Amino acid sequence: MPDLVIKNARLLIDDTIQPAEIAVDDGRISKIGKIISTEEVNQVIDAKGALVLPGAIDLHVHFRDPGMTKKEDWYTGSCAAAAGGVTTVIDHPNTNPPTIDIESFKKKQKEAKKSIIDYSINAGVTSNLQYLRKLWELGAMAFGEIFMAESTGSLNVNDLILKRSLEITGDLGAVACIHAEDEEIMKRFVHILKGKHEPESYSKSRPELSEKTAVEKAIRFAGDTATRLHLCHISAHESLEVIRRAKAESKNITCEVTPHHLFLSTKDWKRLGTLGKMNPPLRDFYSQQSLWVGLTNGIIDVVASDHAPHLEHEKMTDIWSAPAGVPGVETMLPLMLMSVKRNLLTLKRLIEVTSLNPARIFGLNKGVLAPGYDADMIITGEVMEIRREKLHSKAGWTPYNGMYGMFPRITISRGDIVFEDGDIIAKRGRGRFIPGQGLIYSKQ
Ligand SMILES: NC(=O)N[C@@H](CC(=O)O)C(=O)O
Ligand SMILES: [Zn+2]
Ligand SMILES: [Zn+2]
Repeated sequence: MPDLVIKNARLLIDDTIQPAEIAVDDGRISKIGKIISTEEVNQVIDAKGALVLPGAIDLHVHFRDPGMTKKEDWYTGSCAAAAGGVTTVIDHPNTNPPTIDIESFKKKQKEAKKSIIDYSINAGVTSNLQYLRKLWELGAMAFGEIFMAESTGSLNVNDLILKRSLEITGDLGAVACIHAEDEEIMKRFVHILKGKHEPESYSKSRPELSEKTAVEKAIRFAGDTATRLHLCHISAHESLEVIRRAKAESKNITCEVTPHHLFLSTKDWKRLGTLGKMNPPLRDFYSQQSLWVGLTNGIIDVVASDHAPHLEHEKMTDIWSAPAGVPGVETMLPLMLMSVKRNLLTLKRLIEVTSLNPARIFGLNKGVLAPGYDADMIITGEVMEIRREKLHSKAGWTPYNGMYGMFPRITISRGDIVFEDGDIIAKRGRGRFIPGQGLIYSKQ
C-alpha cells in the first residue's frame, strides 16, 4: 500500500489536462492513474480538482548563507521556496566565504542542513583552478555563476581564467553557468554616466551590447571544449539572437531568463527607484517582449529566479552604491502560473521551463510526475495579491508588491507536505543535499 495518495487531482498528461490520482511510496511516485482503494494508505490528500504540477526546480538562487545571514539563510530561503512551489534549489557561490575551495564548500554544506527542501550547491571560479576537480568530486552541482563582470561578491574573472576554467569544466563533463556581461564595455559606460544619479541611468550603464558581447565571448571560448554552457539571466534581445544561432549550430548551450526581466522593465524604475537595481539591469519593452518570444519558441530553456535578497534599507541609497539584486524565489512560479492563466504561455511550456528542463540539464531524478521520480509537487491554490508582508524571505520586500500570482495551496517534497494553506509545516533540516555527477562517479 502506498504511503500517500493524492486524489481528485488534475494533471497534464499527453498534452491534455486529465483527472488522475497519484500514489507515493517511500518519497517517490509509484503510480499515476486511477488508484485502487485508499483504505490502508497512511495519508490521503484531496486535491479538490486542482491542478497538480511538479515542484519547480530553481537553478539560480543566492541564499546568502554562510556570511550574509542578515539578508537570508538556508532556513528562511528554503521556506520562501516551499511557499512559492519551489521544491529544489541550486545555490550560487558568491557567499562569504565564497564557495571556491574544499573548506568553503564543506562549510556551505553544513549551513545548508537547515533547508526544508532539497538543494544543490554550485562551486565558484576565481583563480582557484587547482580546486575545481576536487569541488566536482565533493558533489558540486555545476560551476558558477562564473562572473565575467563585477556583481555581488566581486568574483569576476579575467579572460584567461574564464577560458581555462571552461576547458576544465569541459574535461569534467560539468555545466559552466555564466554571468555574461562585458566588464570593459560596462566600465566605459559607467565612467560616462557616473555623474547622473537618477536610478534609470543604471540600465544605460550596463547596456544590451555588454551582455551580447559577453555571450559571444563565452560561446567562442567554450569553442571546441566539451563544456556545457549555461547562460544565466539573459535579458537582451541581441543576446537571444546570438544564442539562437549557436543553438542552430548544435552548440551545447542552454540559457535562462528571470521573472524580473519577464515581468518588469525600464518603465518600473519610477515605481521601484533603487530597489529596481539588479545585474543585468532592467531592460526596455522591446527586450522584455523578445524574452517572452524566446521563452515560447524554445530559445530560452529555463526560468530561474536569481533570488538575490538584500535588505530594503541597504538598497535605499545612491543608485551606484546600492547592492544589485532582487528577491524572487517565492513569487516565480505564482507569477508564471498567472501568465498561463493569461494565455502568455502554455501549461506544457511552463512545466518544461520550471521543472523538466532544469532537471534534464543537471540530471536530477525530479521535475516529472511519473513513476520512479521524486514525489516533489504542488497542488495549486487561489490567485492572490502578492503582498510583501506575507512572503518568507528575510529581504522583507518584493518588486512585485500588488501584482497577482497563483500560489500553491500545498507543496510536497519527497512525499512530505512542507507547506499547506499558508503555513510552513516542514521540519527544519529535512531537505537533502543533491550532489552533482562528480560525486556519483568518483564513488564508483
Ligand atoms: N543579480 C544580481 O544583481 N545580484 C546577484 C548576483 C548575480 O546574479 O549577478 C546577487 O547575488 O546579489
Ligand atoms: Zn549574475
Ligand atoms: Zn545570480
